[in-house]
Amino acid sequence: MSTTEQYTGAARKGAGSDGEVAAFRGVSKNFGAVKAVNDVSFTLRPGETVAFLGPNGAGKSTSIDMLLGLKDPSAGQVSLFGGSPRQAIVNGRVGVMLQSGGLMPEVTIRELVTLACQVHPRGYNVDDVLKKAQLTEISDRKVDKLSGGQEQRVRFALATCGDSDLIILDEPTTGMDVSARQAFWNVMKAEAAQGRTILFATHYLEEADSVADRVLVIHKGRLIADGTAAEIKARAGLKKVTFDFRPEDGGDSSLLRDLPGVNALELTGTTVRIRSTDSDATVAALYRAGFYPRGLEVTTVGLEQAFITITGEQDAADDAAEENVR
Ligand SMILES: Nc1ncnc2c1ncn2[C@@H]1O[C@H](COP(=O)(O)OP(=O)(O)OP(=O)(O)O)[C@@H](O)[C@H]1O
Repeated sequence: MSTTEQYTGAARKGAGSDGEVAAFRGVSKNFGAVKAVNDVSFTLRPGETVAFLGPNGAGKSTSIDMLLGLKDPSAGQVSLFGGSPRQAIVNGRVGVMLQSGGLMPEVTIRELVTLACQVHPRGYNVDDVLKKAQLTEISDRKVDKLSGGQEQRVRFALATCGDSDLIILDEPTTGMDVSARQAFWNVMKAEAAQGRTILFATHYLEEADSVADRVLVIHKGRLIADGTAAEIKARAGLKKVTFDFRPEDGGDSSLLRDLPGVNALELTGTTVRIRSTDSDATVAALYRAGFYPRGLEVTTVGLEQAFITITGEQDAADDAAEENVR
């Protein structure tokens, strides 16, 4: 068996200690009075694609830095493959794409990627890596003369230059155009299909919804949700009730806002869109109030709305707790 074969597919799945790729156990990180990460625990398992979501300043980059051994936790333990993050990185088990920071200036893309492939203990062929990141045609350009999206593709190439078991991506598609973004996720899906674990931080919730099989939500340093996108949407407890309203069918539109469960209402032309915390009660009350809702649809809200709801709920709970202390 070649070195590459040893680490691909099913063989990779047994890779970590106890099948554990990464673990945060009661991890906190303080910067003076700022609790950037506050008592966070989670485990990443082999083959998972995990989205790491949170508003600006939530603690995503700080958590990723600790996962990579770039920052030490103030409390708790971080482990990769049952050992220290630094050891996992030295062993080439982690591919990384960070938001910013040093792309070596004065070298060409090809020279930089070649170096990365040589340094990685299980580095790939340079031309394959360049092709995968759509960099072949511009590989002779200097890395300090690139557009933002091109720079991101170079970082992507560096993260996938060898056969790593875990790929960590901090806001990987920021600045990429639609086709680069699509190509990026196609490659990532192929990487995941080979049993690799992928953790990515993003503000693009539709990407998280379509790519991730698990979503972690961090807010003000605390992990406030951990589940599939469907579970997180269900947890937000909101449904979208949409129908066509025609006054001649019956019902008085001024009554809509007062129906049970209605959290938000939008009436555009003849289309009514309701966000409801109890769609069954809303729909039953619609009929009772004499409406004849044509083309009635009840659907789950998107991940974006669910994210806004659960982070908003957390803010409200924090405000209430603060009020009680006063
Ligand atoms: N070196 C530092 N010194 C002081 N405070 C810091 C430092 N690094 C981060 N912070 C603070 O810690 C908190 C978490 O920051 P972090 O960069 O981890 O958030 P993030 O979720 O990655 O945000 P974004 O989505 O904006 O990139 C913020 O309040 C930030 O200001």
